[in-house]
Amino acid sequence: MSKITVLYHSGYGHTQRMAQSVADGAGGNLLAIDADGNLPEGGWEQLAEADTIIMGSPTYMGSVSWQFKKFADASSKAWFTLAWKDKLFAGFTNSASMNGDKGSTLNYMFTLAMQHGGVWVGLGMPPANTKAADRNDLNYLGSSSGAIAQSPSDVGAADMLPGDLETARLFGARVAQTAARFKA
Ligand SMILES: Cc1cc2nc3c(=O)[nH]c(=O)nc-3n(C[C@H](O)[C@H](O)[C@H](O)COP(=O)(O)O)c2cc1C
Repeated sequence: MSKITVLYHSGYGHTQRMAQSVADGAGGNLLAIDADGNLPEGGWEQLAEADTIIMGSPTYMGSVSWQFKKFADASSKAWFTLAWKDKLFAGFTNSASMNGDKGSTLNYMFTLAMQHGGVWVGLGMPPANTKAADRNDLNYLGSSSGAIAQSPSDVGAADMLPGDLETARLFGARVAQTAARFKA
């Protein structure tokens, strides 16, 4: 079985809830970047042992949070020796606006994964974009490069939309299925 780590930062709990859904679908372990942008004890070792790293961050000012970026810069230590080469990577984000520039956040995560010599797994799910589509349909937000969720700015993590969370769960499952095939 592949070792999957869901690495994420969350300022106010929304991305954490999304990370839990991704981990549920993937059968992976959560690894949180803290409010100071640091990993807990053993975090770097967990990443070194993982063969799949799914990255999550809220979208803040059109990109990853500074805490996530601090992690990314610190990962240059692994980059120097291409220690994460050929791991699978995937990404997810959450923000307040329907668009909110979430694509920029996923693009940044993709670039980070490519710098590490990784292999990227996208969402692999059609968008729900017909007139009859419902906000809680799978992939209503119409992403392709990763999972995205939208949480209105006055809504707490407990009230995140079930369709976005189910999309995140199925995204986790897809990454796990891809990891199993990649390993075979
Ligand atoms: C500093 C800051 C910047 C933000 N920038 C954006 C943004 O660019 N686009 C957007 O749609 N929402 C933006 N938001 C809203 C957050 O993405 C949203 O509240 C999200 O649910 C927070 O996730 P979290 O609870 O995991 O921190 C911003 C929030 C903060 C605090």
